[in-house]
Amino acid sequence: MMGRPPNLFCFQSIDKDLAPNLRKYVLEQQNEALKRHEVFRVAVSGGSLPATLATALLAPSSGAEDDKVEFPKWEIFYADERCVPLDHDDSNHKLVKENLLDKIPADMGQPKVYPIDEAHLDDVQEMADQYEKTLVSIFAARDSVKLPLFDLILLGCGPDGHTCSLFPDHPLLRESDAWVLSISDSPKPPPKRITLSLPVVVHGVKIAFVATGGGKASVLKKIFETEEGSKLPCGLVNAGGGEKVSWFCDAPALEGVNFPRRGSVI
Ligand SMILES: O=C(O)[C@H](O)[C@@H](O)[C@H](O)[C@H](O)COP(=O)(O)O
Repeated sequence: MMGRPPNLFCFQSIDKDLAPNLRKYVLEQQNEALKRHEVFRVAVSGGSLPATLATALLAPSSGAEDDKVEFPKWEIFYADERCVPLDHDDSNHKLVKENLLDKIPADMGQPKVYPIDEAHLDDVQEMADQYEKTLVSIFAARDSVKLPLFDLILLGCGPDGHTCSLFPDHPLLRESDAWVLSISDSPKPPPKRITLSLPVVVHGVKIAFVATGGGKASVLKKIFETEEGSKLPCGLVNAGGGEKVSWFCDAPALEGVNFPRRGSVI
């Protein structure tokens, strides 16, 4: 692994300590981003992440200045999305909407959200191109940038070591030019999806994984302890992102994993 290794956090329970630590971490990134450019640009995945994120962000504030979720200054993008209508049960946007957006109290205001354009549902490559155009119009508005710089990218880890819709051994892992890629043969259903490319993910200012439950233990052992695991998509993010990467895991997910843990964020 090049540079400093990723930060691995192990918590006993999602509600009692993982979510409060995730909140602290996300708000640190929010506050830094707002100092830099008055907006907080976050990319989120699907799976179990939106529910854990909602537990973290919808908890009552301590009242401290640095513990305020400034939703109106957030811009939310999708790290990956399934090519289905936005109200379909497979949609990551629907998941984020139901778990988080719909539950934000009115007085906190809403983030600006960038879902996929349903007009391109029958052409997955066009869907990816259009999502990339949206990113170009936002991130390259003033300067021409080679890659979009998300302030934070929030990811999950599949039991096979996939992240976003970047799957092990898939040719998309070698894609180095496009920001947004299309996939029509995703091993995890549904098959048609779009995803940020690996270079965009590792370019993020900060990158965080949330991986919980005993079903993750064997892949996490592989990712953190073996050469083979370092080539899985999650391992490639660790290698490319180094110390910018943090893993928020619970004890069952890290059962038997020998890798130095960091103390809590709080
Ligand atoms: O849309 C998707 O399928 C996801 O973005 C995917 O990359 C997910 O994050 C992982 O499969 C982990 O999912 P769990 O958190 O549910 O294990």
